[in-house]
Amino acid sequence: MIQISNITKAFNGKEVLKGITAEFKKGETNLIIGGSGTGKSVLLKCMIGLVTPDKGSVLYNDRDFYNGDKETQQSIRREMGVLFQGGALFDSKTVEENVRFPLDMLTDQSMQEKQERVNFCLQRVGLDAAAKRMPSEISGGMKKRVGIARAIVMNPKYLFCDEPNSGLDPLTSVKIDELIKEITQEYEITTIIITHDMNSVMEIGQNIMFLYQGAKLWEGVNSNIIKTDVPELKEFLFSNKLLREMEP
Ligand SMILES: Nc1ncnc2c1ncn2[C@@H]1O[C@H](COP(=O)(O)OP(=O)(O)OP(=O)(O)O)[C@@H](O)[C@H]1O
Repeated sequence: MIQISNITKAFNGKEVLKGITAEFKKGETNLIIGGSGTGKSVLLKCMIGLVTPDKGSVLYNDRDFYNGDKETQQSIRREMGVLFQGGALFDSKTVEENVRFPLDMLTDQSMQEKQERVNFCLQRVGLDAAAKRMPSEISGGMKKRVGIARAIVMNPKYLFCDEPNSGLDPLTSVKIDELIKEITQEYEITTIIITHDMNSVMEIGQNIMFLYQGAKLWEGVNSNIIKTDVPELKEFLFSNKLLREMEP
């Protein structure tokens, strides 16, 4: 479980996160949703240590990420997997070399151990046949799968996904969502997903946080979201035509 408390961040005197408190549960797909520029990415960066919050705390299974010792922070970092927007693959490396990269950088495993783990992860995302291909030779959906395989190769306890569906067609998006949800449940990972995608909200929104201008205005499960009374959330949801037709 990850608990964040009173996370506050300003850039050049402008507050972009206004004291966010929330809990993200183990084995669940936790979604952060909201319009453009509402602070979703900054919040995610505060959680993984790419941006330091001005105030507040981030606890990983009760271990304080910012106010603990260096070793604690280091070991929490090793338990994180990150799926970056667009996959962020190395173009000059094959699919399997991309997936092996964290093992090469962060472990002293033998080549055989690394290869076994890479094969397992590629198989898990349905890409074992593409191991020797270059990123330029595979589709956008396959690149996301490679990104997922790389994000789980170190067996993470915490998985962060920044817009995993961006640039994908609706059918491929659903498959990627399902894969992330399956992996989350199978390996009991605490997964945080930033998304704009209303399909994802309805399909895999087990615990959803809605951000608006740097503040948390709503949280709950997908089955309750369309019953919301929060005007800003209603506006966000029902700008989607399909959901507008479902509006109670
Ligand atoms: N390094 C930075 N320096 C200054 N301002 C920043 C920085 N990073 C983000 N911001 C500002 O913080 C606000 C929130 O940005 P953020 O990227 O978190 O939005 P978002 O909700 O993820 O939007 P989108 O959905 O468009 O990616 C924006 O006004 C943005 O310009």
